[in-house]
Amino acid sequence: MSGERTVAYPAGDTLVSEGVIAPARAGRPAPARAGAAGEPLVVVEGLRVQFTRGGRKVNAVNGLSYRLEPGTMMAIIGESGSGKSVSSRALMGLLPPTAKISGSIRFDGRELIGLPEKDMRELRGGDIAMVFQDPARSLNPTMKIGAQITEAVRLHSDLDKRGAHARAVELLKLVRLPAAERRFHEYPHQLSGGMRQRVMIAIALAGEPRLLIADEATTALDVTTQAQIMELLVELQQRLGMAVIMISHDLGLAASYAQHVVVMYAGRAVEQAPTQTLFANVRMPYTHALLGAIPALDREPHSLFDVTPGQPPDLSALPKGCPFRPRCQYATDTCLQAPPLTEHEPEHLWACWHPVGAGAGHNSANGEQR
Ligand SMILES: Nc1ncnc2c1ncn2[C@@H]1O[C@H](COP(=O)(O)OP(=O)(O)OP(=O)(O)O)[C@@H](O)[C@H]1O
Repeated sequence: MSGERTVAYPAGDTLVSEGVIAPARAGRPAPARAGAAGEPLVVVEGLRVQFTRGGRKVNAVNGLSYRLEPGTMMAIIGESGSGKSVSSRALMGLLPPTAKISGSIRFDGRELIGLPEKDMRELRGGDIAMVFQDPARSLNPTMKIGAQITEAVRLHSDLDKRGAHARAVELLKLVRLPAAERRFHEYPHQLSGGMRQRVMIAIALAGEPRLLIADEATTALDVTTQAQIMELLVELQQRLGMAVIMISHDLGLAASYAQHVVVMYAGRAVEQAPTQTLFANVRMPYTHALLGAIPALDREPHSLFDVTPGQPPDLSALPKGCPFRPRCQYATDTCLQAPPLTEHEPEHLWACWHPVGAGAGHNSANGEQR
């Protein structure tokens, strides 16, 4: 990874108690660790990823574009198979060599598509880190967790064994692992799912990333632990000035924690906006359907299919025009042309010819204002 390290990461609670840094909840976030002058930290433009499966081309990502400002949390939301993970793996350079990638992914002004694997490896786990859904599978079951974190620290720093050990304990405190010193000497199976996810986050922080991608990082956890891990991510984002991409199928989770939301459908961004703007003025019928699928407390969770019949399109035979057209109750012939993702209102982009409630001139298929 690059030798430039502008931010010394705070050590767990020590620096907080010494008053060197403020705890996140005190509302004094660390300054965002800025990207290249004049550009967001991440700029994805027209990203396409195609796989070949059983002789058929699978268009997993179809012209995805978004921007991520430094130090902010963005949620990428969508149903299973909408291309959330594949697009993020493209950012990490983690796609199999058989994947065909085109478009552009700039990180801190640097183009990542086509970057030699050696440079990508330096970025991965360093400036860009990722936490996955299943920490049990990501951790080495035969190695104590302390040794695993120490190894990650040594990989990304010049610290000697003792220094790396001390840093690893600090990281465990930073992610608020209870009894960090004792847990240091335990194996993954001795920890709960939430604790294991904290360990994975500590490992991800070892390289002092400017971007952390959390891919369904809380999906396997119970609701209480899920909230605790999300709060930890927000706290770390604020304390460390780190940007976070949170990948989830859960729009409610995005609404609670992210500052910005990108809604994906069939490999494209179909709506994106700051969270409050999006939830106050949902425009894309698909996002509306997703909102309807958020489980209410007083009833059983139900799926998107309860509110929007049909299935997501076959990625090897995408429908003509808008990919949501076959499931959209407002579709007209106009939708046979793919609507471009456009900034129709300040910071609010959507890709739809018939947006919900967007005022005069934006009427539904049957002519009624929605
Ligand atoms: N290595 C691969 N080879 C072929 N197809 C793949 C490969 N990886 C992913 N895909 C396909 O790409 C599409 C998008 O997958 P992706 O994992 O990005 O979806 P997702 O939105 O993250 O869904 P989920 O929440 O289920 O992970 C899926 O149809 C998937 O089967």
